[in-house]
Amino acid sequence: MSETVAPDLPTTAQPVIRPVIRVRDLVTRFGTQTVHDGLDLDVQAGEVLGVVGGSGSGKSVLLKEILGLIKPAAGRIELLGHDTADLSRDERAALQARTGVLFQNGALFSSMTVAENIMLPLKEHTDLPLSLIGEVARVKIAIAGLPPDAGAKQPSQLSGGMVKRAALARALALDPAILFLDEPTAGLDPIGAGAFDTLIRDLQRSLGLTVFMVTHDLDSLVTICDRIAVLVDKKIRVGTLEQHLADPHPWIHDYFHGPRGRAARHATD
Ligand SMILES: Nc1ncnc2c1ncn2[C@@H]1O[C@H](COP(=O)(O)OP(=O)(O)OP(=O)(O)O)[C@@H](O)[C@H]1O
Repeated sequence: MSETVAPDLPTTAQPVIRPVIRVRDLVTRFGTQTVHDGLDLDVQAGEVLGVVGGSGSGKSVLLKEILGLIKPAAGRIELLGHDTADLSRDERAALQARTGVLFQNGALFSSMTVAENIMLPLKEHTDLPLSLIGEVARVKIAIAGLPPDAGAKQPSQLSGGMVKRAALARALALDPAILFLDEPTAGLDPIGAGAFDTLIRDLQRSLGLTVFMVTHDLDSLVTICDRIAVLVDKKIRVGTLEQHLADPHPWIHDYFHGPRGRAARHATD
């Protein structure tokens, strides 16, 4: 029996794929200073988005607003389909558990061991028995590329690169859907930064993460980002590296065509 396709039959509606982060008409003000003015952004599930812009252009503030840590003056931010302005305490906590954050300085608790730092979000957000929480921490330490004995150490006993990995392990503790990184390779030497980039890319692929990464590191942008969001003129322009290379906006042109931009592109040729 041959199968026929009936083009006149009503077709099942295509599922609408909503972005995991959706920002509309965002306005951010501190006193008389306007940082964002009518900013729009969509981040799709499973992509690595690099966020760049001049110093003070509002990259970190945008990240904090998406996480609900700073309230914008106007506009709408949806995170994983939820309007972040409109959440109960429980909904906010549930959403928090689906996002992992790696702040610039690592932000580990210095009085706790690495393992205790990683166990903290698991204790706060799950009812897992302590033995299992310890086991999860051990797994996260391993996937962040740290040796098993790192778990028993205090953050002060680790190198800068290891602190970043420990903070990454903590950010991944609850198996988040979205990983937010604020300048993850800042302060690392080029080899350490390259290794960290590779780790992020590998984890993103194997865990199916969406990654929102604020960075100044052109190598990271070129090697691991699917798209790049540039904060200019209080708004965002999103595109691929090729699209930004063709953008005549002066800041974007200077950034991607400057010596560091050229070096980063050639390094990956
Ligand atoms: N809590 C705050 N109160 C007042 N002003 C703030 C606050 N947080 C940030 N700002 C201001 O908002 C602007 C954007 O800050 P933000 O930290 O987002 O910049 P950035 O793009 O991340 O810069 P950099 O690349 O230098 O880290 C800056 O002018 C900063 O001084």
